Amino acid sequence: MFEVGFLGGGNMARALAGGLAKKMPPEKIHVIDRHPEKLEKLAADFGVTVHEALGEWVTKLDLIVLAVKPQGMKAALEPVVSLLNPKGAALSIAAGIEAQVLRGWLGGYPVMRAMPNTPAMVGCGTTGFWAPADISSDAVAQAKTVLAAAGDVVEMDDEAGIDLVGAIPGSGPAYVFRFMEALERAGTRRGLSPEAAKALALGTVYGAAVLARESGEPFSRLRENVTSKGGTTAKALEVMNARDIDEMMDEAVEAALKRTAEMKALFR
Ligand SMILES: NC(=O)C1=CN([C@@H]2O[C@H](COP(=O)(O)OP(=O)(O)OC[C@H]3O[C@@H](n4cnc5c(N)ncnc54)[C@H](OP(=O)(O)O)[C@@H]3O)[C@@H](O)[C@H]2O)C=CC1
Ligand SMILES: O=C(O)[C@@H]1CCC=N1
Repeated sequence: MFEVGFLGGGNMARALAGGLAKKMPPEKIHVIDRHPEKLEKLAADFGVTVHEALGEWVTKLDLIVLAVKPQGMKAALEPVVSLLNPKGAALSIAAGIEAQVLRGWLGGYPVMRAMPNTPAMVGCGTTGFWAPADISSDAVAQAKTVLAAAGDVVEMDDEAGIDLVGAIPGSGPAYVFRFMEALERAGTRRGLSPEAAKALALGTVYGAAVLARESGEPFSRLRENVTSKGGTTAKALEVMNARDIDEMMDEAVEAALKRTAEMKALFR
């Protein structure tokens, strides 16, 4: 079994390490972070090995997962370079930093990229994964094991696919939560208690998602199943269509992609 280390022990590392700890011996999962309280919780919850400082343990890692925020990545990698296992590889989950740039910061070390999302925290992640052609098959298999422990993994043909995954399932949970907030507000405005409004909004999205997954039907068919001719749903959908919800989502995804391009240019 391989040894994997997470550089950064924040939200996403916690999600991935927590899922992985159910699939492999947790002591083979290492996490470093500068917040001892996060490390203590990771060790207590999952039994993973935690570190407050870099050291010889890094030299034994087969896979190092780069899980710090993009703006702190370069500084975080500098002290790591001299400790890297020459037989290993890196997997970056950072948005907006290209593999080639990371490879340069890591002194030529092989780098794969992935874009997970926060539902990974409950094992329901949707993650995009891409590996350059010169990565070993062992490294690819290890990276996929790490990612699959937190949900579905979709392999991308090229690195640009990772940007699209970032703008759809990566940021997407925030789009859905924003929709839920709006639905909740529509309830409280009409006199529902906050608890009832929250329960109704949550139940709507949860039930719709489970129905969509289990039925496998096209979303359009599922929408039609709800929409009785001359009924209430049709009137509500008229409002959403008049505001051009397709155009709104398209612009939202485009804005996320534009920001990704700006970030990439910043780090190049
Ligand atoms: N959140 C999301 O939905 C998604 C995030 N991502 C990507 O995942 C990465 C991590 O995101 P997330 O988990 O949300 O971030 P967090 O800020 O929650 O986690 C990063 C952790 O690493 C610590 N850290 C930073 N630099 C160092 C260092 N040099 N040594 C030790 N610890 C360090 C941070 O401390 P401090 O806070 O003090 O900096 C923090 O505790 C990002 O690159 C992001 O782009 C990808 C997909 C989805
Ligand atoms: O907002 C961000 O930049 C990160 C990447 C995808 C989700 N969160």
